[in-house]
Amino acid sequence: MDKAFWTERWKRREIGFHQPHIHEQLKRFWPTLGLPVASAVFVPLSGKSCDMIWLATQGHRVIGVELSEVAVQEFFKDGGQTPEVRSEGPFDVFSAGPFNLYRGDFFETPAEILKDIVAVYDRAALVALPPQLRARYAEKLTHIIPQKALIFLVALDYPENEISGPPFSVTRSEVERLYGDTFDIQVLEARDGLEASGNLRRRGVTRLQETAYLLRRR
Ligand SMILES: C[S@@+](CC[C@H](N)C(=O)[O-])C[C@H]1O[C@@H](n2cnc3c(N)ncnc32)[C@H](O)[C@@H]1O
Repeated sequence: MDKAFWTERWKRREIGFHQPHIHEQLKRFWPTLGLPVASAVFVPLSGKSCDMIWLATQGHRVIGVELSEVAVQEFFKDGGQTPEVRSEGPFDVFSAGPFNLYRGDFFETPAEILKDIVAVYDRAALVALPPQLRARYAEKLTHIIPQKALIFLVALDYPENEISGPPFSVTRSEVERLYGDTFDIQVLEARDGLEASGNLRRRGVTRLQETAYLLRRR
């Protein structure tokens, strides 16, 4: 699964992962985290997620990293904003209001741009990556975020043989393997996600668990 896979999907509008509404577990659990108002949040593999808008309405500055320029352009267009664009290392940075979206490869993200973040919001980022990249992703994320930053992770778990990802099935034991050495892992909620996911149901998935995790560095 290379970069062209994703840029082509955006060009062909094969973006079944994009949700037009705010993720329900985000809305319910985020306010319980007690994060400072006006703090910054990191959204890796952000797509054009509406959840970034919700995070901004909670008072956060939002830093996203996304490979596809189509996704980044559409995020601002959909929100009626015209971003300023500048070049920063390997990234083009699109900025407007509370949003700074870095168009480029997550694996090149410098820790410097994340030094003020208090939390990471990962929905459909870890699960978008195949197994060998997931390990690289978790290692990179662990290294570039500040010590104090929490990770709010939403992962999907389904019978692996039913479809080939993305999204990939990521079990609780994998989350523990990837992050357990560094973070305390709390399951906020594990719920049946099949009803809400018409896309995966149509693709043949018969059981789907959607789990919201909170990771705090020890
Ligand atoms: C499944 S989508 C999820 C998008 C978003 N988190 C959401 O909830 O709608 C995964 C996104 O990751 C982006 N992506 C994949 N590999 C990437 C990489 N190495 N660096 C930055 N973005 C990447 C894709 O272009 C795609 O928009």
